Amino acid sequence: MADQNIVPSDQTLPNKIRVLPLMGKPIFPGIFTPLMINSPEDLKTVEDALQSDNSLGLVLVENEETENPSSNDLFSVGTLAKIVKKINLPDGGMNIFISTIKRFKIKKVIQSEIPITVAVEYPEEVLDDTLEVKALTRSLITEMKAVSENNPLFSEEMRLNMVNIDQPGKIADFITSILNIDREEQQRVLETFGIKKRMERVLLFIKKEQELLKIQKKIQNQINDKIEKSQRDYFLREQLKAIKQELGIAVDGKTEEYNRFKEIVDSLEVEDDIREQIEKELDKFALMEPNSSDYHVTRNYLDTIVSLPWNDPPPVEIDLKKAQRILDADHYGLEDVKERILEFIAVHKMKKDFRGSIILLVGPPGVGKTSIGKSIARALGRKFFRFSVGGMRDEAEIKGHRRTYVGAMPGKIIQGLKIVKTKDPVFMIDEIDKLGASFQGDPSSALLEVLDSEQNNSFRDHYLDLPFDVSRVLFIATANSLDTIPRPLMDRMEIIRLSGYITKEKLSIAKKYIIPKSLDRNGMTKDQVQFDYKALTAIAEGYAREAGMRNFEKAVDKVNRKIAKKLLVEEVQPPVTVTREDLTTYLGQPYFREDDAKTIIAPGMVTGLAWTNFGGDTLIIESVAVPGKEGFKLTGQMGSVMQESANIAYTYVRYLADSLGIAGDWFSKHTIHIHIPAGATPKDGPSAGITMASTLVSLALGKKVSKKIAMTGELSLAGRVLPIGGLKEKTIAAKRATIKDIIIPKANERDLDEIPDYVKKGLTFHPVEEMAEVLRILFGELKDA
Ligand SMILES: Nc1ncnc2c1ncn2[C@@H]1O[C@H](COP(=O)(O)OP(=O)(O)OP(=O)(O)O)[C@@H](O)[C@H]1O
Repeated sequence: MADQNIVPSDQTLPNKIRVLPLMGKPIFPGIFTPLMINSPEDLKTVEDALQSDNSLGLVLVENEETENPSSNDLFSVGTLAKIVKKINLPDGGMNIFISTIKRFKIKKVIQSEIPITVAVEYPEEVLDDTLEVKALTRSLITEMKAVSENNPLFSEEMRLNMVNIDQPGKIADFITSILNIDREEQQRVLETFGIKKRMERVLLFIKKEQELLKIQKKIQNQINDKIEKSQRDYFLREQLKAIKQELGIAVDGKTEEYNRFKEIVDSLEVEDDIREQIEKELDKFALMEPNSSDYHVTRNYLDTIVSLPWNDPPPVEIDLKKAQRILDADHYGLEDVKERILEFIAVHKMKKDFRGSIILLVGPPGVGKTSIGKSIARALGRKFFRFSVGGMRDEAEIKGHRRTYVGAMPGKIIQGLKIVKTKDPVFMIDEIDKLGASFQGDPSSALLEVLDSEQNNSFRDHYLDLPFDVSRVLFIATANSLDTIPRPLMDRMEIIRLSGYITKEKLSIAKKYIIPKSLDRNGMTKDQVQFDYKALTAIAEGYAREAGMRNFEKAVDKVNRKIAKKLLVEEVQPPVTVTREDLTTYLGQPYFREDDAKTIIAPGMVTGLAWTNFGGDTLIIESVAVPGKEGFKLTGQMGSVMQESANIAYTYVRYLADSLGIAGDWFSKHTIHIHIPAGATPKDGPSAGITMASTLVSLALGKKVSKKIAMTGELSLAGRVLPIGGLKEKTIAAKRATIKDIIIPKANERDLDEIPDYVKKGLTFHPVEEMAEVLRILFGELKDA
């Protein structure tokens, strides 16, 4: 408590005082405050002061972090304080109450040891422009009031205090001491003896504080808004839930999902044990936590179950006439194929279902297998789904993964049914001849299970783990060749062959189907682009000389793309007519040239007919004799069967050399080299037998064989000509290569009936039983062959 006696008047201000260094912030004059004294140095200083006149000089240490500050570490202005009361604390420290009186300036350090003693002076505080100071006082008070009203940290007492202070300088000091300002800034205020200047400085601080408060308030409001909104949403959602519950409408996501599943499951026409299992899963789902990992597994499983077409579809009446119309409209030619398909449909219309029937379409790429499949679906009014099993090595791709696997999925069959959403779609299984097998199981046995009519009414996918009836699905498989299709699979299928097209057919298909489709794909019409007949022929012969339509289609697409650009960029006036001469500009140089490969230039060159996965083809077998040791070698990637036929041909010709008019020692003096061009493609089979024998005779006799003759037939050691396969494909290839005469085994004569007349037109077939007949056709009457 301030004792009137100890508060000295101005006259008694000491010139020499003990300094108590302050670490935190400066203490301004006119304040009554407690101070904790702990350090031994400060204790000594205070004790010393109490021994004399109770005065202390409170001076701020320049650097807050200084330990044991000395006289050099102090600011030069401090505050004179009188100790009013002292309380000793049990821990050895003390609490003193001080009353601060006036700011002083250090003149000189008298003693730098503890207690630090300095000589001081008390500069006059100049109160210059009284009117301005009055105005400043007023605005200080109003501004500060505004600040304090917005800041709960300023107590009522502080506010009262401020109003009660009468001296302007003191108001500034008081405000500085309560505002949240840096210690250096506060010290600057303490060091400002000019009152007006001090007030201006403080006014600036208040303004800053106001800014700070404004921002603080804004942030506060934003946070409040957010909290309010989320709280509001929460309450509304809870209310909505309650209202829905009250009205019996679905509640949360899970219940909603559960209800949906339940409703569909209830409507399924399934057997009791299947229903029981599905309901078990549903019950499990109902008890699950939406956050648990199992929740999604079960949810996806149930979703698959309810998306599957369990119920039997209504029977569809098959209209054969309509089916025929659709097949005819979608495809040019292929009469035999369409006929077979219509027969197939007719039989099943009689039987009233398609159980146990699988069609296998075999043929080279691009002959229309896929589009026939789509057309069948259209003709039967069924959905179409296609997947490829080419390169498939894992059984799970057909039968699914068990649900215990992470990311388990049903197999292709169930996936397909989920997509088409009907139990009786047409499923096309592409590339069945390229099925693989691996340690992950054999997909072909899984396929067998799907296709087997004895067991596919309860097909069990691993993922589904329930029997599902797939017997109403009409399966159509496609393959390029039959060789690699597993026998048990093939036995279950009805094989329909598509053999490839001759140029004339290609042109019709192009005009009627390929070009309109391509124009449509490229956003043009037939009024803008026209292909002339010669151009189409040139595409077929120079750029797309294969059995199917793939390359033809690509070539037409390429031309159309270029024309689209021409119409837009070069602003050419439509219609653009594509002529034969334009083709090199659009497509580059042709891949095939008339006469380049197919020309017979020397004896020893004979045209044979081959049949590969890519359809039929013509092959010129060449042979050359070099003087040297007796024997022969073979090149051109021949398989073992073909090598054997070369051996038979050699032995045959050698054995009969004499009777063929070949000089007796010709074979012993020559090494013969037989080559089949397109050396990169592996070839095999016995059907080149008669061609190889012919090439040897042509070589030995030095007689050329006409390039218009081609042949196919297996040769036996005794000179018999044995039947071969793929006559239709080979004939089509011969026709494409403008061959005129074809030598075929007599036993294949009946296959000619299968070949359409327009293909056979212009071709002469020479059915033969003996090699001697072949040689007679090629070289006329030889000695006595
Ligand atoms: N006879 C045809 N009539 C009409 N268009 C045909 C005919 N043959 C083939 N095409 C057309 O040729 C293109 C290639 O046919 P598609 O894709 O059906 O061949 P694919 O035999 O299935 O070949 P891949 O074995 O390579 O799948 C398609 O645009 C198809 O419409």
